[in-house]
Amino acid sequence: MKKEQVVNCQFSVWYPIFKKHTIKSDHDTQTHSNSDLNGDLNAEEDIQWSDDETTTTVTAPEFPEFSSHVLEAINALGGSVFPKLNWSAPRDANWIALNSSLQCHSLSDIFLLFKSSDFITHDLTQPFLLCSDQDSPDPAINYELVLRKWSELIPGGEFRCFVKENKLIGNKRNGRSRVTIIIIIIIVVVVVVVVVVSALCLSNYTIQLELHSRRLALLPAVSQRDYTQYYQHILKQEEQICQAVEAFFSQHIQYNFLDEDFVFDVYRDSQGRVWLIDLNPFGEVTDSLLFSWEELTSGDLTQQQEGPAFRYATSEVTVQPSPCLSYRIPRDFVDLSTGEDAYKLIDFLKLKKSQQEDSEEEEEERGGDAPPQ
Ligand SMILES: Nc1ncnc2c1ncn2[C@@H]1O[C@H](COP(=O)(O)OP(=O)(O)OP(=O)(O)O)[C@@H](O)[C@H]1O
Ligand SMILES: [Mg+2]
Repeated sequence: MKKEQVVNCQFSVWYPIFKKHTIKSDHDTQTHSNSDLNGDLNAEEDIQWSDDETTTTVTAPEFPEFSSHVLEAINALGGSVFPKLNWSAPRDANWIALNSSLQCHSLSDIFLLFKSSDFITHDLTQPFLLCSDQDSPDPAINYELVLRKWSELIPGGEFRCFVKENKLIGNKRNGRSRVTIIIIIIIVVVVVVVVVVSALCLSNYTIQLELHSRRLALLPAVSQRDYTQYYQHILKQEEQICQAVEAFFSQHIQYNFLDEDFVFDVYRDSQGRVWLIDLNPFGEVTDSLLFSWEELTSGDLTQQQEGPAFRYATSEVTVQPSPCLSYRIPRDFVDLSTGEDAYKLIDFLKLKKSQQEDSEEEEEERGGDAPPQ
């Protein structure tokens, strides 16, 4: 994944291209660039140090123009919105909101979510994390507040689709799309001509045909988005879902985006209509859900002739806790429980040991002072 691919997945880049097929939104790019934000954070002149060394008076910054612009946008979008930054929504912070949801009615609702979200911090501080071209300079980013009309989306209707070289990865159903049919016809015509021309070319043709058929035998990589739950309707409507998603892809998305490798999220509503929800970079910063990035990039899926490349939970047994739950407790607890940070674990054990030694000492002292029985 290159930095440019990340840049192309910003909301303000893809939204104008796919406006007709996604939820109505407003995005304000008049906000600060990364360097402005850092400048603001370092602006010590805003802090008025009082004589008393222990108290500091900080004047809260005000943005009257920005606030009224946001309020206007919220009203224009029907009074309640779903907020995002250039790439991420504060999904990890919904528990802090009064309504435990990302549904916002005012600027302070948005500020609360943004300030509490690690995902938003990621957008601000590490947008190019895991990019392969780390040596190249970071492209300039204009931060934007995105407000999307609030829509009651049923999580079971959401799917994530992985596109490599402008194909749904390993999309065997792609063989049915118009473009692929044309390609097949062209290949067949070329092959016939080659066969007729010479035996030498015939051997080349065999090699060519093998390559083509491999590419056409790709299987689709589409995953249920809310993979922690089992939805019976997905099992029942597997075929319709696949057809609807693939038709949407070939009619509206394929070849229309700036990159040929990307991940897009869709929502299939109760009438069977498919809507675009988001575009994400094709790389590890994007959650691969029921696939692994190794599978998605290794070509294993493309070689496979059988097997479900449309993946979804098939029974209650696979139900898991929501991955966002871990953001509700302090980071240290999570690191300790998963054992991911060995140093934290060592510090924790040392702390425990010293606490134990302290209490043993106290007990000894108390024992010494105790009146003889
Ligand atoms: N306009 C909306 N109204 C209500 N809920 C929404 C709206 N847009 C998205 N959602 C919900 O929020 C979830 C996250 O939205 P979105 O994909 O835009 O966030 P994201 O930060 O890009 O997520 P990811 O990190 O997985 O790419 C969606 O799966 C959907 O359930
Ligand atoms: Mg996204």
